[in-house]
Amino acid sequence: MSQQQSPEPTRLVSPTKTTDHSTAGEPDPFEHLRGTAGEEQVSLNKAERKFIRRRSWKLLVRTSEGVRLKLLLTALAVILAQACQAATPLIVSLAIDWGLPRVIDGETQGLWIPGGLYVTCAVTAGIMLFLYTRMTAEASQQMLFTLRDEVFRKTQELSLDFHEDYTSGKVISRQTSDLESLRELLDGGVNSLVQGLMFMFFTTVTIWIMDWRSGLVLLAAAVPIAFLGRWYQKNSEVAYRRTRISSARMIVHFVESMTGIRAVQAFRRESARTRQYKKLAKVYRDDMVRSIGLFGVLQPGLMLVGNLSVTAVLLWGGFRVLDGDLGVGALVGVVLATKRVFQPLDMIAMFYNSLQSATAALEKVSGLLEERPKVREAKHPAHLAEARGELEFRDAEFRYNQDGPLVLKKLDLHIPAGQTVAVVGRTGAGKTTLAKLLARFYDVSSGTVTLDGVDLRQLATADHHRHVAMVTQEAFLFSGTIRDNIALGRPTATDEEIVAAAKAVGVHEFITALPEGYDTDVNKRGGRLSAGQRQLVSFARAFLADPAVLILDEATSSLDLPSEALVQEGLERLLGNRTALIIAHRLSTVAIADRVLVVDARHIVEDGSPEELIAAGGYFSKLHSAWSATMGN
Ligand SMILES: Nc1ncnc2c1ncn2[C@@H]1O[C@H](COP(=O)(O)OP(=O)(O)OP(=O)(O)O)[C@@H](O)[C@H]1O
Repeated sequence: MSQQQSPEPTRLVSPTKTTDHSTAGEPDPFEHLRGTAGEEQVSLNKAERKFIRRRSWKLLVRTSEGVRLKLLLTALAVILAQACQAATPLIVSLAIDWGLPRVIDGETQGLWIPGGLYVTCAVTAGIMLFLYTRMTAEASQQMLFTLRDEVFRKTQELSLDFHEDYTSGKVISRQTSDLESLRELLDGGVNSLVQGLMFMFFTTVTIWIMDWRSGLVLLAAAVPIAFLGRWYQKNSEVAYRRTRISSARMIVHFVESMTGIRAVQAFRRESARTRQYKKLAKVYRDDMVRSIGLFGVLQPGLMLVGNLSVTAVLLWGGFRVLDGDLGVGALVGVVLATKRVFQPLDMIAMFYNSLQSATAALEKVSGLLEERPKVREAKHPAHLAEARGELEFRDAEFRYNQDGPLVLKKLDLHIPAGQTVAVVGRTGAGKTTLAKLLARFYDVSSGTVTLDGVDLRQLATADHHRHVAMVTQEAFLFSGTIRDNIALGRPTATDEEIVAAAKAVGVHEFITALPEGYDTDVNKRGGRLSAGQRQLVSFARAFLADPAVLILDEATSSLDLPSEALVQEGLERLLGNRTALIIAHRLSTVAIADRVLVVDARHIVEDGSPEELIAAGGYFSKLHSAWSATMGN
């Protein structure tokens, strides 16, 4: 058994810090709500609510950065439009009281001045309406664009551990239904609020001018309205938070059923999945009905207060008319105005409704955006222009979760540049974990992993990506042509280089036999290609990327036996002089390796050339015999 000695790494660094929210040893009281952690928590205490609210509003304020002037102009346009509209009755009264007598006396200005004012107001209101409709749409769409972009960027940046936990369904729900709630608020809600408030303000002023006692009735009506508003706010906040959670669960189930449609159909799970979906959709429906039901109490409640206020103004005013304290005209005026003053409450309640829904959505989106990738580039990264491909694990330990079990324990492993290493072992032994650490999908929990003596945590991300490539069993192909998919390995590659890469791994003949050759569209998830063909295309992609270190994670598992000889040749050419770590499930793949590692129970239990290990009579020797038997050797 040969265990190679390694040179000293150039620099050892402490593990990347993953949480940044506690200050100098003080525990973070909101740790459980940071990022997406408290996403499923429905009821929050006062401090928690404040924390979440602040995070949401901070995001909204940050998102509005480029459009604040536009939002201000929009508000001004709304005020101007409302003022113009409110002024029209005044102009009519001016026309009657001031203009009409002058017209009768033959003075034309009596007609032109109020007429001109009226037209000016009407035109201004129209222009303002046009401007604010347009500006609101521009501002809200710009804010949504920023949020969409941020959500997408964030999900691309977050490390694999996040995605393994969070699932794509939840990300989709944040990106679609949550942002849709925000759109509803930004598009229509703010306008209705400003319009409604302005209208109420102007009308209240007129009531106070006409009869201050009726103004007192309005003041009294504000008390039940405030209580009703507070009741609605408290209940709807919880109700809408619940709808966001149930909506996300429903979308997660939908996305999983669609992306796993092959497994669903293969195991005849269609009706079971449908039943589960129905259950989740019912929960969402009920949550929505509950939150809309709350609005159903708020709206008539406000109407009731409005009507009672009109009755109070009418009764009190009526008695005062009888006593001779109030003129009939003034009574008619205040009654009409009181009736009108409550009209926008409907609109404001709607705004409040969409505000609550959008706030719940914003809570979730801001949580997602608060997440920080655990695997990050160092502040002052080390650069490695050229790499030889020497790898080393030193005292490396790894666990997926902070309090989870150790998956790799005290691992010391040196792989010299250019060596082809096959990794074998039982299912769940930790082979893929080894590969993921080299590809830096995760960082080691303790110890180091180095490339050419540079700690991977210190290595510039771009250099790491250039020097280390991983081909997985999945061999994912993006929508587009085969050419585009191979070019992903090196986007600047010429057509000749792409063809050369395909020839090198032995996939050129197959591609040219396709109807449109390299321009054939692979469709979603490479629908037109078999799993083996997809793997060959991903080999070509890796060949083009020309990394110093190549990791193949069961990447040959879908290749059929008859074509194995061909593939073997392609594989050997792909490996070339690179350092390669191959997680192998095939004898033929292991045969081309210089060295075999057997991983078991968190350790490397066998390490040597294939011949050495066969002779040693351990796990690999037994595996080899079993493989040979199945191949008829
Ligand atoms: N994302 C994860 N979170 C928590 N534990 C994980 C995660 N991925 C793998 N594990 C655990 O780590 C251990 C090693 O898994 P790994 O995928 O490295 O095994 P493997 O040897 O590649 O297995 P296989 O041959 O089946 O692919 C297993 O016990 C597995 O349950």
